[in-house]
Amino acid sequence: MTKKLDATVFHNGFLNSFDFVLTDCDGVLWNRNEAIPGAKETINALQDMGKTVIFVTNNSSKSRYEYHRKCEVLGFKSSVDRIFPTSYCVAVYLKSIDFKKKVYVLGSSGIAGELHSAGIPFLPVGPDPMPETEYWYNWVAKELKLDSEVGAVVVGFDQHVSYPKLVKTVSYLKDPNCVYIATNIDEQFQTDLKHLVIPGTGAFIRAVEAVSGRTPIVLGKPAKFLYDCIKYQYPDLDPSKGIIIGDRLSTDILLGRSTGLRTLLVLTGVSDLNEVERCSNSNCENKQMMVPDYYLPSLADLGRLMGVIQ
Ligand SMILES: O=C(O)[C@H](O)[C@H](O)COP(=O)(O)O
Ligand SMILES: [Mg+2]
Repeated sequence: MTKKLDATVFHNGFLNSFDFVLTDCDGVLWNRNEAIPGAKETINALQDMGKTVIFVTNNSSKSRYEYHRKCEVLGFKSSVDRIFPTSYCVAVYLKSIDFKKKVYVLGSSGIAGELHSAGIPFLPVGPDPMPETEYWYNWVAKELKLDSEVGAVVVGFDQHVSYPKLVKTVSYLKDPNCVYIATNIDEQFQTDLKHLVIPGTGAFIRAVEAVSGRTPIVLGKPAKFLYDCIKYQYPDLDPSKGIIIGDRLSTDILLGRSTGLRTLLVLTGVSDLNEVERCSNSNCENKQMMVPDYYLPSLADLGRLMGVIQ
């Protein structure tokens, strides 16, 4: 059963019960480029008291270095080796399978940056629009060339998704030996634009699957690969002394529960207490695994309990 992390729980040894924190980013630390009030004071205070704080995000739009810069700009103490975006996981995965060919990316520059850092060749990333004047068949038949050296397709969030890109993605995946990786399967982005629904990477994965019949190797939360990347770099981490702080039951909390971490849900992002109640009342085991140990309205409330925010 979820408990509010109140003063009684907090003063009953909460801070001493963990040595490290996996903190989610979108919806916990910031929303787009605005820090969530109180988040940086809390995260920095946890680090000042000796907790290992590791930043995890399903968002593949930036490389580790770019996220480190974002942390600096927004005032979060961090270091590159403590930041695990799914863009970085792509490079780690391809290295782990001794991948030697070229990558086609339906995704953004964050993935390209990490592939470049890892020395893995990839086709240019960026807009690839269908010319307005051409009938699609004529253009595809004449202009669309596949690169025979491509041996892997990576799908992440891509704000320039286009018909040519989808044709290339599913055409490369015709080869059953072509490795198919997804950074994450989050169907939509959470934004303050409540009148709009913003498709996320999961929308592209479903479209690709409908055509190619291929299901990807998913690296982001709730899949364990992102956690395995952290454990590989920090082998001494004991999950019984760790906590994950997240805003999404289906990714952050599910990963925490499946890896033995304690789980704290904050209500500044995707999930709310109604969703927690639905999961608590569900007979589905997977839904039960999305029920957090604790919840707070925001990370600032943890900072207030710690006495670092008034
Ligand atoms: O599709 C995405 O990029 C994700 O939905 C989104 O950005 C979540 O990021 P996280 O909450 O894991 O930081
Ligand atoms: Mg989030």
